[in-house]
This record gives sequence, C-alpha cells and structure tokens, in this order.
Amino acid sequence: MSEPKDERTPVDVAVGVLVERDAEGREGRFLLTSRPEGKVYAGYWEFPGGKLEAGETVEQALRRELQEELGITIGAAHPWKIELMDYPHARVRLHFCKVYDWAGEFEMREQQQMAWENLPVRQQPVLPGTIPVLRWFADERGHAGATHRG
Ligand SMILES: Nc1nc2c([nH]c(=O)n2[C@H]2C[C@H](O)[C@@H](COP(=O)(O)OP(=O)(O)OP(=O)(O)O)O2)c(=O)[nH]1
Repeated sequence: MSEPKDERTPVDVAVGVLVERDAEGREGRFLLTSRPEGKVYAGYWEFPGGKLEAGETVEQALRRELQEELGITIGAAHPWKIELMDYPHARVRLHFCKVYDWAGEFEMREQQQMAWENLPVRQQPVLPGTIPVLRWFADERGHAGATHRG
C-alpha cells in the first residue's frame, strides 16, 4: 500500500538551470521564463521545469517538461541543489539541475516569455522559490550586491 499523502506532502519538481558557457568553461547568462496565465504565480519569473510524474526520475521529468514547454531537447542534467519551499498552495521539493547542452529552437509553447539573464536579474517579479538560486549564483560568481529587483 502506498503512503497516505496529505496536502503538505512535498511535491517533487524538476527545475532546469540552463547556463551558457564560454570557450574556457566559465558560466555566463542563464535562462529565466515567466509563469503562464492560469497557473499560480502567473507572470512571475522562474527557471523552467515542472512536477515529476509517477515513476519518473528528475532528469526524465526535466527532459519532458523542457520539451513540452520550450520545444528543446536537453543533454545531461547536472544535479545542483535541492530546496524545500512551503507555499500556501503547496509544499514543493525543488530539484535544481544545471544544463549546459540543449538542441532545438526555443518555442514558447505556453505563451510564456523567456529572458537570458545575468546578475542582477532585470525581470520582475521573481518567484520566491527562485530567489535562493540567484544567491547561489552570486556566491559561485563572487557577485556582491542585489541579485534581483524589488
Ligand atoms: N518551474 C519552477 N517551479 C518553481 C520554481 N521555484 C518554485 O518555487 N517553483 C514551484 C512553483 C510551483 O508550485 C511548482 C512547479 O509546479 P508547476 O505548476 O509549474 O508545474 P507543472 O508545469 O507540472 O504544472 P501543472 O502541470 O501541474 O500545471 O514549483 C522554479 O524556479 N521553477
């Protein structure tokens, strides 16, 4: 029998942090997308991704979600950080993976917007669960000061 699940059981979410790298392997811009109309936090900026379906690994879910939402096929997903977020609507366990390789043309299949960003991020508002990621980037990159607006 499966475990009883109440509404505060965390939902696993695979999140893709697509990062450009230069010839020396230094990381540069990263991709943010806005949440589509009709979803909670519509219009907020986040890293693309979505919930795991039954039986999927994080990497499988990420590959499916980025194909569905952005029309791209990703290469390897490199697990980076895991974060638990408690929202009024749900508890989520976010599995952030860095992705350096992808193929295909970006297509916004859910009428979202995309932006290649650097620190500090210009787009706003940023989803609460995205803000820690910007802090991790700041630490990795030695970026002092604000990570985003607002
Ligand atoms: N994709 C993504 N989701 C995030 C981030 N930070 C954060 O707190 N979340 C939260 C928001 C949502 O509660 C959850 C992701 O669920 P979602 O509703 O976008 O996923 P989904 O595409 O599978 O949606 P659906 O099919 O259930 O409508 O994770 C982030 O950086 N990226």
